[in-house]
Amino acid sequence: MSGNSLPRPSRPSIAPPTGPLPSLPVAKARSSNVGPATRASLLPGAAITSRAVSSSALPCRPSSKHLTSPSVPALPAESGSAGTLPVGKSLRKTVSIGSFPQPPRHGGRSNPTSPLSTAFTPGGEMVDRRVSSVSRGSVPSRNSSLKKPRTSNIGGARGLLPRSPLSPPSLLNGSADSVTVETGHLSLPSPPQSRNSSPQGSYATSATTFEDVDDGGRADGKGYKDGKGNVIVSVRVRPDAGGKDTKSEMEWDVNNKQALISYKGREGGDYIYDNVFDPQDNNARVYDAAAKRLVRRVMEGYHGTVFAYGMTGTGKTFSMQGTATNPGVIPLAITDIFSYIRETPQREFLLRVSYIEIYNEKIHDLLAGPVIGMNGQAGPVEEIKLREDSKRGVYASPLKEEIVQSPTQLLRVIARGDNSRKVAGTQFNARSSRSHAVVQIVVESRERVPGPAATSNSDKRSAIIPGGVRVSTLSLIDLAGSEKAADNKERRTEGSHINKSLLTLGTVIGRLASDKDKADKEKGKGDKHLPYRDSKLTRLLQPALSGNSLVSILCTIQIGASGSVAAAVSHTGETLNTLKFASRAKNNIVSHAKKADESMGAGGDAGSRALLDRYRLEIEDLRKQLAEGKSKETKDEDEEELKRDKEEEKARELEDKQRHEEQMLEMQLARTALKERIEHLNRLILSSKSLGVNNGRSFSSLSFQRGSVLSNSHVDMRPSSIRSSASHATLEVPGQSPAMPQVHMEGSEEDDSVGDNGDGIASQTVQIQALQTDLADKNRYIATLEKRLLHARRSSHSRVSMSLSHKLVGSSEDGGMVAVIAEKDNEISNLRAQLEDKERMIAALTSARKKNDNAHDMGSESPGSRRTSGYQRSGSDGSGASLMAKGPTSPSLSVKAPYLPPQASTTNSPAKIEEMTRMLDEMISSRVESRVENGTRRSSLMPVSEGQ
Ligand SMILES: Nc1ncnc2c1ncn2[C@@H]1O[C@H](COP(=O)(O)OP(=O)(O)OP(=O)(O)O)[C@@H](O)[C@H]1O
Repeated sequence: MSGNSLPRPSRPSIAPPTGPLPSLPVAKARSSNVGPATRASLLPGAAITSRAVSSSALPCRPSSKHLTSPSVPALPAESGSAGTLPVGKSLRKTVSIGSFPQPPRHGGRSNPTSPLSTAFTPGGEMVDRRVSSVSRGSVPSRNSSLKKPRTSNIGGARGLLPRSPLSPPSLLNGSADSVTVETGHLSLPSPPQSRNSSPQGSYATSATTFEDVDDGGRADGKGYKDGKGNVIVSVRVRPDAGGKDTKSEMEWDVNNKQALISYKGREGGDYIYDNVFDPQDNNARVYDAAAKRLVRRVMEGYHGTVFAYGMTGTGKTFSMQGTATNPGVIPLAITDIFSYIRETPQREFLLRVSYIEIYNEKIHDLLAGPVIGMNGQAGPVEEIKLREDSKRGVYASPLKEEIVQSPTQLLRVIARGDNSRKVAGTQFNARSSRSHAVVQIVVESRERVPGPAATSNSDKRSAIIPGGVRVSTLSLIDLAGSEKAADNKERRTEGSHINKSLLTLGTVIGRLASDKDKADKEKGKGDKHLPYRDSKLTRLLQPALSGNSLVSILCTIQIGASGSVAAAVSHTGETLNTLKFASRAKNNIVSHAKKADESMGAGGDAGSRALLDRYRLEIEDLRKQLAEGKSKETKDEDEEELKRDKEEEKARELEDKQRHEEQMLEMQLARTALKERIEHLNRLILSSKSLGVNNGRSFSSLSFQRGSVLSNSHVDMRPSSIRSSASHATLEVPGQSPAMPQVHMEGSEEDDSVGDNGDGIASQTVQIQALQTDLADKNRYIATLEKRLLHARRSSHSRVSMSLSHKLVGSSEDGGMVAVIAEKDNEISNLRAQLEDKERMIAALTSARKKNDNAHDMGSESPGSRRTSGYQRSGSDGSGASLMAKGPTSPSLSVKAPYLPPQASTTNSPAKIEEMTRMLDEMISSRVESRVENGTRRSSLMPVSEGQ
């Protein structure tokens, strides 16, 4: 039969789930007796589309029994279910997470009917698997045709070791640390809880049942040594592709009960392994026997590697991935992983997954996706290299790892990787894997020990005291199949790479036998003899092959080959090769896998740290930052508030101070003004009294006598008239300071001012001094007033200008302020004017005194002068006399001259009197003029003075 006529079950693409999440293998046949159709229907549906079912070439796969063409492969496991599917439709159902294996029920109760024990047929019919298994039991045993195992040397003594009923302690068969329940017969249905990975449930079915095999395996005395039990080698026989091949059937015996395969042809012999699966065994059965225990051990902290090896088209991918109705090792392992997590509340887990392929000796990251360059085109992909370090062993880098939290998520990630895997049609397989694919699931776990704070319900997570993190790895590898040279060049290239790497793998495994010889190791001939580095595959498998990992090898073969004899012969040769490989693996690989240490992640570099630890540290760090941030925020807020308060208080204080100062200033000003006023009035009163100023006689007499300008000027009279209402004294000398008149006033009260000697000179001096003092006072007062006014103006101006921008100009308050300022201005001008008056008065008085002194000097020589003096003293009031005596040069005196007694007046020369009168006139007129000028302004203050 030509290659073209070979049956080519087409491989549908395994599209990533787009719609509902892929269903997971929640149910598993309790027994391998479950009919293919029934078993296929155990899964409610999955996104992983069956290659066969959705094959476009075989839209509806008929049952093998109904095959009309021998060229169409009969796949009993699939035919039943597939046959019921409508054309072009794939089976897809969604299953919720609740349908995943539930924790086991304890208490010795019989296992209830769980979701696992029921399943749906493609038609939606529910099937009780336990019933199915019973019915399966009625299926005629396929072993009926099997012959008794023979002892043979084929494959080497070790390769033919029959199993011992006393299987060695093994982590994978459960005998090392758990009770093994003897199932007695392979065809017995698994207990209902076999899908359950709980400690109680798992030992019942997951272990390979070494016990039912005789102990012939130990005949050579080498059998399963320590650690050998950690390696499981199984052989799976795929269903015949071309229907019945009687010749092949005659040559081969497959005894799954005894895990024995016998070949009766040339190079014939018996091959015994840990498990042998016949064509009727489904994937669940394969998983249970070959991988379940290993997966559980991985969850407990061991490294585990499962890989499928075999000729192309023999069912490696079918076994590893499975179909929607017959999920393979990978989806079943995922189910078990999450079941284990659910059943182990005392630990917390973190799972990350990577998916690579080795294609033509290059490693590709199947999860990385295409790299888009700057121009939008696919950019160069960074080459992935294999690295090695003491902690992690051999690993690929850089690699995309995805953290997964649910089985569906994990399945989706893997489906995505499957989609990117290189697949092509070959002579033997329509969808042949052209690469070795490695799914790696890293399991990190940590004990959850409730801490002291665990009692509070608030933050249970943070109340957990973290223990050390344990990291283990589960590698699930679907190798490319060995193949004959293809016609197509590309396939040939691929094939040569595949074959070369598989050959290296075979070589390494073959040499492991010598490697395990301790003596060799001591001689330093250990690892260096093993050509791990000859291929990427062996390099990647190095940790597993060198004993650090639990290993399960599933070898797939195809016994019958319909078609040409050449094809059948070719198959047989390849099958024998595979069987030999399996035997060597079983005998040579020694695993001393140990549970990974729980390491605290504090040490080491960040990269090598377990992700759980890195996350824990990050969480702690973030928590700290959060707490710090919070306290800092609160502190900042407090500080800011305090600062604000302080600033506000300061501003308030400043404002208060300013207001207080202003008030004080105003009060001071008012007080000073009042004082001044009082002083002024006091002085006025005193002066009037002491100088005997009398009621304007001098003024009027002066006016009458001198024909003063005052009498001719109404203007001049104005201020006088105003002031006259207040005081006579001021009327007498308009515009003059109240202190002025006393100088020239004659009258009865002059005693006070005539001086100690009563001669009038002292009085004048005193007056001058008083005036000077007064002047100094006034100056000081003016300076003070000016200063304060300036200050008040400034502060009020700023306030006024501020308020002016908001308030209407001319508001009552502002008006009041302006009025006050104007008033103050007036007062200052008034005071200035008074000052000037006084200065002039002083000048006049000084000159008058001088003249008086002169006159006195002259008069003292004549007796008249004494008389005058005496007269003055004896006068009725005395004041006038004293004044006269003080000096006729004084303007005041000259004013009063006409009223002096005749004797006295005669004592002064008319010229002098004349002169004095003239001086006085001048002064008065200038005074009056200045008064007239300032009259208006000063008058504003008059009412106040008058009022007072
Ligand atoms: N045990 C089985 N029961 C039913 N069908 C099977 C079985 N094993 C393999 N097949 C079918 O045989 C065909 C080839 O199988 P598969 O692709 O798994 O082979 P393979 O070993 O992976 O080949 P390759 O190395 O070329 O990738 C598929 O259509 C698959 O459905």
